[in-house]
Amino acid sequence: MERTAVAFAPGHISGYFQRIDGDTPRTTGSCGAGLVINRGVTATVRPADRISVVITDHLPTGDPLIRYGSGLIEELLGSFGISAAVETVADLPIGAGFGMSAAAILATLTAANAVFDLGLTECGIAERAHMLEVSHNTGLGDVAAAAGGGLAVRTAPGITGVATRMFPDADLCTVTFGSIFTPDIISSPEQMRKVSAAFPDRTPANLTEFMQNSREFAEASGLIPREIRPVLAACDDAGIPASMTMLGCGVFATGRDAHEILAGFGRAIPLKLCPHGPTLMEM
Ligand SMILES: Nc1ncnc2c1ncn2[C@@H]1O[C@H](COP(=O)(O)OP(=O)(O)OP(=O)(O)O)[C@@H](O)[C@H]1O
Ligand SMILES: CC(C)(CO)[C@@H](O)C(=O)[O-]
Repeated sequence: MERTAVAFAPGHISGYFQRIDGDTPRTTGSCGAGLVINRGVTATVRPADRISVVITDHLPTGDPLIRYGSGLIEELLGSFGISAAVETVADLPIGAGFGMSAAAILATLTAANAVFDLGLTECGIAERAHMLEVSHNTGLGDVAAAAGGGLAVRTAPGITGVATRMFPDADLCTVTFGSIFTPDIISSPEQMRKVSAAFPDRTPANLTEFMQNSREFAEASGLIPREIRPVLAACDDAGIPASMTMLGCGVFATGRDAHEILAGFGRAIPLKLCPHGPTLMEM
């Protein structure tokens, strides 16, 4: 019987980051911290005569959008010499700071590993995903964070750079107005100089300190789009910890009252921390 596998990988909202260039994509990445979230990418992989990728993306309104083809996924499969039909569903808008590219690679390779008996460990899957992200400039630290769960604090680049993971039972929420083209930002020396100068010198001991670090970083980095200023101001007025989804035109916030405030600006999406990394799903 033809084998099919389905895997889920969580998304990641980066609160703050600093690019760290190593000698190779394996040793290049970022320090920083972010939230591994319970919405991500589900990938279905089955053997096929030729590689195909069909993506169900979602607009900020929540409306589905079908996309065909993914250079990242096609290169991933080609690097293993495998031919598969891949269908992915991104729970959140692609390109909007939710780590959908990292989740797509992790979910697809986790499923492909099962279908084609690639013999990869979880660490091996994460390492290949990280190197692909970095080489395509679609991310720096998302794979390292999403390979596990929780509030992930990264103190070194690469998939071994996560120093701590915290798992508070927190109510999270986000609203997004759309994408920011990540490659333009993280491949710009000028932007990365500003990002490095804004990087906080405190390692967060809890969610509150993470949110404070994130907002101070966002303000100092110059990355905040004017479209989200009213949202941040409303959260500030309501005493709701909030910051910019890095790198997307959106806001993430914490606390029971966050949803009501964000819903005043668009489709507010409730989130929780995801307690795990990529997982194979029962068929
Ligand atoms: N669900 C998916 N299925 C297949 N490919 C995807 C998926 N999501 C993203 N990608 C690939 O990643 C690329 C977009 O990467 P990008 O980094 O802009 O998105 P993101 O990871 O959602 O945003 P961010 O890095 O700011 O969090 C797409 O061009 C596509 O090749
Ligand atoms: C660069 C980045 C913000 C893109 O999502 C993320 O990969 C990170 O935190 O390194």
